[in-house]
Amino acid sequence: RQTGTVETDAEKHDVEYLTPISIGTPPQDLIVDFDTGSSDLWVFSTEMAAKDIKGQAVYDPNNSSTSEKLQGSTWQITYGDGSSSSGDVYLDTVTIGNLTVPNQAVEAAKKVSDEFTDDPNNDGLLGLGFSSINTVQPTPQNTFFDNVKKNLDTPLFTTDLKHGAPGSYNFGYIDPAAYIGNISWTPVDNSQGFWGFTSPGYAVGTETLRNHSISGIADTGTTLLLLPKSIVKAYYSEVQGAQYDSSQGGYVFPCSPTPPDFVFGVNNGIVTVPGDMVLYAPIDSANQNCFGGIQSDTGIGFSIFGDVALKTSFVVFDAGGLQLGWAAK
Ligand SMILES: O[C@H]1CN[C@@H](c2nc(-c3ccc(C(F)(F)F)cc3)no2)C1
Repeated sequence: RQTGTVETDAEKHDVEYLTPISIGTPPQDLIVDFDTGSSDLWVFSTEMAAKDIKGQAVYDPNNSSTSEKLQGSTWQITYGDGSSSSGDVYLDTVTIGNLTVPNQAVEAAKKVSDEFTDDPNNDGLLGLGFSSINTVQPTPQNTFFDNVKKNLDTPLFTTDLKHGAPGSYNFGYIDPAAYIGNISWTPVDNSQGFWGFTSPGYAVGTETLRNHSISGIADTGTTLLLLPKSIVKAYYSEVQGAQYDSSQGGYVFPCSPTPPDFVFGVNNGIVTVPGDMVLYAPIDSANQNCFGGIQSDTGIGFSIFGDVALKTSFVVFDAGGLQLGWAAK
């Protein structure tokens, strides 16, 4: 039985967290976006048109003695922001930290949308969602976590994302030094392939928790905290000068004073998103106005507890108990 840990580094404004992996023999090193909201491991590859590669590292299956083409298999994925990619599939050895999966489905991109081409530091995505939503056809493939979990001391992984600093993904163990206080556990609904859960309520600033069921997913691949419109309006009604700016596509407000904290419930515990985390990023060079880290989930069908929520906590993604654990740190 094994455990593993790998460091993940925040991009500018914590827009995404990039983590090193190795593929093939000899190992080819790429840096990818670990995404608990999807379940495909896909990478930039030598099968892409050169014009679509701008600085990314690519996987070359022909340069790996352990690669084996999964004949007839293809994949195509579209993300929440409308970005997309597609290609074909190889089985090859994938290593994350000290954990190795010998026959991992590695989805080689043939096409990627401009958003990926224009993101030079991101060589692909590694899905940590449930394998039921893997897009490979005709036979969906397992995620790295699903393949490695039988070798782990316990079938779970944890996230410790940080604000503007390296964080970590751990596999197979809960590091007691990584959090403070108790872990609040809540059951996971994986019926849509996500790490879904329902928060019992929320509070703005120091007020008491309001009962309001919020069903959403824990999604490391989404930058912000996307909540029901009514809650977002209630929050920004307590932020001086806040307004919905359609040109920015969300709520903006003066970068000072620091806005109130946002608190959401997890079972009988709470998670506090500090006001300075809601100050997501300045929208002007004078840093006068800021784009909010809390925005509306309208149109998605559920809320998304993205990095703005996750980086406040140490979070346990427990596939054994089918539960999420949230702790302060
Ligand atoms: O689909 C949901 C699953 N989790 C969310 C997610 N979104 C991305 C993403 C990463 C990078 C890019 C790009 F580089 F800018 F293209 C775009 C989207 N990764 O996870 C949304």
